[in-house]
Amino acid sequence: MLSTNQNSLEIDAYTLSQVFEHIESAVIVASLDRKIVSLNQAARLLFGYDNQQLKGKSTKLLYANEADFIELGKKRFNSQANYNEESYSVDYLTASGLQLKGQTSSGLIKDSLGRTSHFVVIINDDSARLAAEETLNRLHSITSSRQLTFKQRVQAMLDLGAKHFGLPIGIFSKITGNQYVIKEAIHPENALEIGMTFELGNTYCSHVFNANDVEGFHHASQSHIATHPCFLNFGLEAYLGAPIFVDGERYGTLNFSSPSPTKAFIRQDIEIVRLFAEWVGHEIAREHDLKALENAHAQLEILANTDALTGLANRGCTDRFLHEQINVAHRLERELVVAILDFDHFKHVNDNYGHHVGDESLKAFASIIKQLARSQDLWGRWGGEEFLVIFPNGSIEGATTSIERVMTQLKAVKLSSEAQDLQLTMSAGVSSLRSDDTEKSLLARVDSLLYKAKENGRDQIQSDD
Ligand SMILES: Nc1nc2c(ncn2[C@@H]2O[C@H](COP(=O)(O)OP(=O)(O)OP(=O)(O)O)[C@@H](O)[C@H]2O)c(=O)[nH]1
Repeated sequence: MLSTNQNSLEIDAYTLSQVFEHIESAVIVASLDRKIVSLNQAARLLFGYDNQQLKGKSTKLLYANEADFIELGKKRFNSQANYNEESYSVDYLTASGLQLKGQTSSGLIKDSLGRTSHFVVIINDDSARLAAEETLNRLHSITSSRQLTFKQRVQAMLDLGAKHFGLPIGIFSKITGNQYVIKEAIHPENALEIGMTFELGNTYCSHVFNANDVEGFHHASQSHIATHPCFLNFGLEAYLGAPIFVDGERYGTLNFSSPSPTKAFIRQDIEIVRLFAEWVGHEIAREHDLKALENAHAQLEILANTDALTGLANRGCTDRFLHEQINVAHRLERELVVAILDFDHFKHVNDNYGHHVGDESLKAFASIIKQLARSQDLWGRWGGEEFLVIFPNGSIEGATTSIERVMTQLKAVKLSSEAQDLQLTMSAGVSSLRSDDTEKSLLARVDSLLYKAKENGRDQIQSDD
């Protein structure tokens, strides 16, 4: 029971402070004229003062903004105040000049006669929660940004973590066997480079890897790891790291460190670094999936455009290219030359030597094309033993030279033993696009030139020049 006797007020204040001493929240007891009577242990820790430094001083000292002190005086710290209100957030100032946000509840202490003797204020430091909230918001905007590449997102995340934990060195590492390789890093003096490799045992990350979980040291030289090679070699006092898993497999670590000791890590720090590492793991898995998908797409595209037997462009692909090039040539008034090449007496090849020799001949032709064709020209399989060639910006003369070269090489091809005596020849029709040509009229002209070459005895090129 509290006495209202002025003489015993000091003793009562002492008793009060004893009551609150071991409460987890910071508790400050003040007199009715808002002078500090006592601070419990948590309040002393939070504000960095001891009881003697503050005893009898105005509570104004603890506010970051004098206006808050005045406002709260009107609203709460007077005899008419309504104390049914919920807790409120106040910016406080510590002995070292740091500001902190405190979730605050306040009330009156009354004596046995119902007379108010003191104010009591209970403060919970909200800074860590608010900082964590802000970091998580920023992490969300980094990870969901479509403008940033994976590399840029990791960099932004390392910056964010370094700021949040107060540890200026941030590393995303890959660990293979006993090798620790830097994949991305931030360092105040840019002392770390991508690709730098360390022995895993010489890094604090070996602890993360052994534990398969987050590990942190806030003051290495004062702890059981004071003789750790990472401290001896690099002088890192503080470290917080989490393992990165990709599709359930251990991949590496995400870690932050500093040559200066830091305050002990709290549960939120552990959870945040774990979340960062989880995100990196997901992103790596996604990158892997995307790469695999891109490769599959590229493979599919090749398959969709390639003739299986010869490996040359197939009919669909050749057709599309022809269509495009006719449009370009008409629009830009450019030259376009088109040819059709056809094996001579191919039925005879098949009938006399077998279908497999026919196939071998088609492949031999394709391999000559792959060696001789210019990259801008397209040689595609148009039908069975018929090939369409498109020479963008070409001339009849140039096209004829190219075709002659192929025909000459084809004649020299030595087929398998049963067809050793066989000499392969082709006939070709070549024409250039005219201003009034459609795809159909151009192809019809080329076809009739090919027919003419066949009629004239084969093994020759007919052009309309
Ligand atoms: N081995 C093989 N033969 C094919 C393939 N595609 C088409 N042919 C054959 O090519 C032959 C074409 O015969 P034709 O159109 O009569 O022409 P040709 O015998 O070459 O006579 P000309 O063109 O007049 O010189 C047919 O026997 C087809 O079966 C193929 O992929 N492989």
